[in-house]
Amino acid sequence: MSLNDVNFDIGRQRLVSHINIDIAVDETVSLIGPNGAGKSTLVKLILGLISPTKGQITAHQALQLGYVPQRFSVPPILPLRVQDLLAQADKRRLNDTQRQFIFDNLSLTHLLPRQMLHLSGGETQRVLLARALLDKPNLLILDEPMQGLDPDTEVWLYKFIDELPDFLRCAMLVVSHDLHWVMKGSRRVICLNKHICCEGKPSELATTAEFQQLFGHHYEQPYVHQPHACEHHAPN
Ligand SMILES: Nc1ncnc2c1ncn2[C@@H]1O[C@H](COP(=O)(O)OP(=O)(O)OP(=O)(O)O)[C@@H](O)[C@H]1O
Repeated sequence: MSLNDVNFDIGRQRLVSHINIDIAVDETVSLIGPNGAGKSTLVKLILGLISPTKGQITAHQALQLGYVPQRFSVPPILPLRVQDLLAQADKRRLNDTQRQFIFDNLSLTHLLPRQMLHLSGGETQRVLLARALLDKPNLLILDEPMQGLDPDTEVWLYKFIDELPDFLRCAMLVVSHDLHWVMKGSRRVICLNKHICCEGKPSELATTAEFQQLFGHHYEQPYVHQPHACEHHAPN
């Protein structure tokens, strides 16, 4: 999946500008940025829900996207059981043993007859993750996967994602406000503030002026100033 000099405008407002991203097979990339930085806009562009105003997004022909959204709301008048949602996955992509692995590891069996509307936040996250994995994606997009989870469930989910078995291994784009995990648990971080203001390995990123300016007061690292060749594009 490659984004090549992508802009997205609504009217005269530029939501994201000059975005260049390549995500390699098997690579996990974290996307961070302040509120309103354009993270969800970027996810919508990658999912093909909106089209770039300028630039190109190219994907491998066999790209299968999986998406775990930040929010999932079911209208109270629409009955939707967990098993109904999971039945929408393409059954041909995994065999029975592989599907069972997902059901067992995400503790889903007892949830199958339950209404989505009645699930807790943690249960909903597990079901949505299962829904995405059952399609055996080769790019999995997780939008704030830890939102609303208690610390134990968070640790468990990070571990599960980190240790996916070979048959589920895929590239991942993780949108997160959890700086602690991003800087500890990911190998490549992209920092978005309408444009990509810095990116790289966490250890490199933490010393850039842009990262310090946006997140320095939340993330304690010895500060070493490094001039950064980042061109700030004013939205126009
Ligand atoms: N359909 C729209 N029309 C007008 N403005 C929009 C639209 N969608 C998003 N925006 C604006 O674009 C900016 C980027 O929004 P986006 O949701 O992509 O940010 P974000 O980084 O995901 O934010 P957050 O961390 O708060 O979820 C925001 O200022 C938002 O108000």
